[in-house]
Amino acid sequence: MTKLAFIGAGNMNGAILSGLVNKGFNPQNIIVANPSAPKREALSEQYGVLHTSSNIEAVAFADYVILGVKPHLIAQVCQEIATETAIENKCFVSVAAGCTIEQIQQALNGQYPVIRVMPNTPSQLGYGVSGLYASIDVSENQKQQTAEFMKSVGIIKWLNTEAEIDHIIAVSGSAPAYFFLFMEAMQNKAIALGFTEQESRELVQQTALGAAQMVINNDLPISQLRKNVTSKGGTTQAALTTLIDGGLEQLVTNAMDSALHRAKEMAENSN
Ligand SMILES: NC(=O)C1=CN([C@@H]2O[C@H](COP(=O)(O)OP(=O)(O)OC[C@H]3O[C@@H](n4cnc5c(N)ncnc54)[C@H](O)[C@@H]3O)[C@@H](O)[C@H]2O)C=CC1
Ligand SMILES: O=C(O)[C@@H]1CCC=N1
Repeated sequence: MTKLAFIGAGNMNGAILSGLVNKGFNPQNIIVANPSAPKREALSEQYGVLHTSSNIEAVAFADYVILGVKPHLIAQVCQEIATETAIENKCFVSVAAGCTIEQIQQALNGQYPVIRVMPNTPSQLGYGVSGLYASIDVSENQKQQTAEFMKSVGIIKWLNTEAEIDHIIAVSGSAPAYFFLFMEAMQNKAIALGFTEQESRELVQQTALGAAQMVINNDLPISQLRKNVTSKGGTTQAALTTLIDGGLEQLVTNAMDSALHRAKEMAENSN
């Protein structure tokens, strides 16, 4: 049975790990490594996975090593792994933004198989989106297996170039936060209108869920769904005019460009 080592027990690795276990992956074939205990212990208690403070122990256990530490720590972690344990036959899966395959292989000190995956946190619930790009050193079997892991927590898209990983960051990796910010702003206004915090949350979350479900269940363009809510001279038109005149569309484009730019900058700074 394939074994997985999650290096880092943070938000993203935690989301993938929990998504996998929720979908029936045997937790006894998963180990999570984190220097401090609370997060890995919580994952172990909740999902039944093994845990350790030692990256080396975790890597020795597994066929696939999911690198889920902050980007600036990836090189250090890879160097530690490569110098302290045998890593032949292991496949490395990095979820880090702004950290290239070349940089990871350099830190591992060899052309080991590396797959970059850019997931997002809704993976935890099986609603993730992941972009995948594999180095030429990755076998067909390793590609297939990694695709299977990520498919079990959401939809996947194989990318033709590594540069497209940055596009995925802008479109889906960072994007749950865009929607959360929009929902926070709506919740705050609902509170200002007199609803309780909980009422405001329920009103906003149900509306967001309903809107997303309408997009999913319709062949209509999203713009048509918007038009269907917008009565001429009505309340929605008044609200949308305020958003459009305020530059929302350009702002969204600029925000996605900023994510892209930052991903490139992070890769350059990692050299
Ligand atoms: N949070 C997100 O929505 C997404 C994050 N990512 C990527 O995932 C990676 C992790 O991000 P988050 O989970 O948000 O960060 P996080 O801070 O929640 O998790 C990182 C974890 O790594 C642990 N850690 C620190 N040093 C370590 C070491 N030497 N060995 C093992 N573990 C160590 C930390 O204690 C922490 O639990 C980043 O590279 C990020 O670019 C990618 C897509 C989405
Ligand atoms: O904010 C970040 O850098 C990471 C990558 C995508 C989502 N979180």
